[in-house]
Amino acid sequence: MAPLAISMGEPSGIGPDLILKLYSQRAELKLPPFVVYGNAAFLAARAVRLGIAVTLGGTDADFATTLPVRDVEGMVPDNPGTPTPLSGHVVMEAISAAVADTLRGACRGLVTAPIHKGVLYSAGFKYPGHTEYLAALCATPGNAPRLPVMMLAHEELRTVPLTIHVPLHEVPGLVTTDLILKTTRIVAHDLRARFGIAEPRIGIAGLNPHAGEGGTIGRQEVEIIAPAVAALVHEGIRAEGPFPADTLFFPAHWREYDAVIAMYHDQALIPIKTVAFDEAVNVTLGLPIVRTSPDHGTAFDLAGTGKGSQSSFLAAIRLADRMTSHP
Ligand SMILES: NC(=O)C1=CN([C@@H]2O[C@H](COP(=O)(O)OP(=O)(O)OC[C@H]3O[C@@H](n4cnc5c(N)ncnc54)[C@H](O)[C@@H]3O)[C@@H](O)[C@H]2O)C=CC1
Ligand SMILES: NCC(=O)COP(=O)(O)O
Repeated sequence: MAPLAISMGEPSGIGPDLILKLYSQRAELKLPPFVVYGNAAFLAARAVRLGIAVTLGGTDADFATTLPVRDVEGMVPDNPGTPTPLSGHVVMEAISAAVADTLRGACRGLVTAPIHKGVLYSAGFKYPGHTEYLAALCATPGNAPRLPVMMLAHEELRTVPLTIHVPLHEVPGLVTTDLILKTTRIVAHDLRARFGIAEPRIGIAGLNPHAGEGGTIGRQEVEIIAPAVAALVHEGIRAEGPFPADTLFFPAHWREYDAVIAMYHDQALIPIKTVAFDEAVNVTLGLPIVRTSPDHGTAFDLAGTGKGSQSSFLAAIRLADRMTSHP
């Protein structure tokens, strides 16, 4: 079986530390083979800083003894907690090369280490985050990218933000019946195809307090979300809602669903991080490749110290492994 690809992420962040730490425990954790896409000289320097003895560079078949690295050339200083846009080119190229190799089957799925969006924007990154960048990289020539869907997944709860990295004041204008239909179809399809859930149930949150209180505290529920839910049900998708987000996000209610669609980023991510910050995984649905990522960011305060928790990164590797082991 092909290895997993892991992109290095922001070099001044915690991602490289966790990759190296996890590799050093590959035998006891029974990790599937992976290849790191990033700058080899930088990874060697970070390993020395962390006191991790690792030989870099072998082929995929050498995973038991050496950490395979697809080297992306460029200047990448080992400065934990102090990012520079100068590394941006390597960060973006690492993701791009990993996607290309996954699309052509040389790797079977992609796990991304966290990027720092602000730093990458100053380096010329044109996308809100990985999610949209991956969709663009996966697009076939001459065609628009497919709609990528972000899911935060844990065995207790799966949440999907309908809108992702946009200013809050833009959210109401982006919540459309069409976007809810497209997003929910992708969620239902991928829950079946990638998570093996035969008849997924999907709960949909409202946008306004109390889901608009019958149209008196906002009209989106009546005019946009409820018609979308009715159309989804008509198509045979087991969608329900819109529900007030505050009452959808308590365990007895969310456990009725295999995934919950929220209207905006924090509505989806606050509950999942409250319940499972250490173990939740960010999964991109709707792409021709499997992509997972830890739910946390670059954690500059912990980078280079070896103190960060590896749990979410490990969960991301395990989920990518499971999702790509399906027949
Ligand atoms: N998949 C990705 O590429 C993601 C990237 N980010 C980016 O990360 C950057 C920093 O974001 P923040 O909001 O500061 O979130 P953060 O997750 O980097 O840090 C928030 C808090 O959680 C702690 N933390 C994070 N990871 C941890 C770990 N593995 N073990 C122990 N503690 C941990 C940090 O020390 C900090 O106190 C931003 O640019 C954001 O866009 C955020 C989430 C995901
Ligand atoms: N808050 C989630 C996050 O920032 C991850 O975004 P992406 O880089 O996976 O698109």
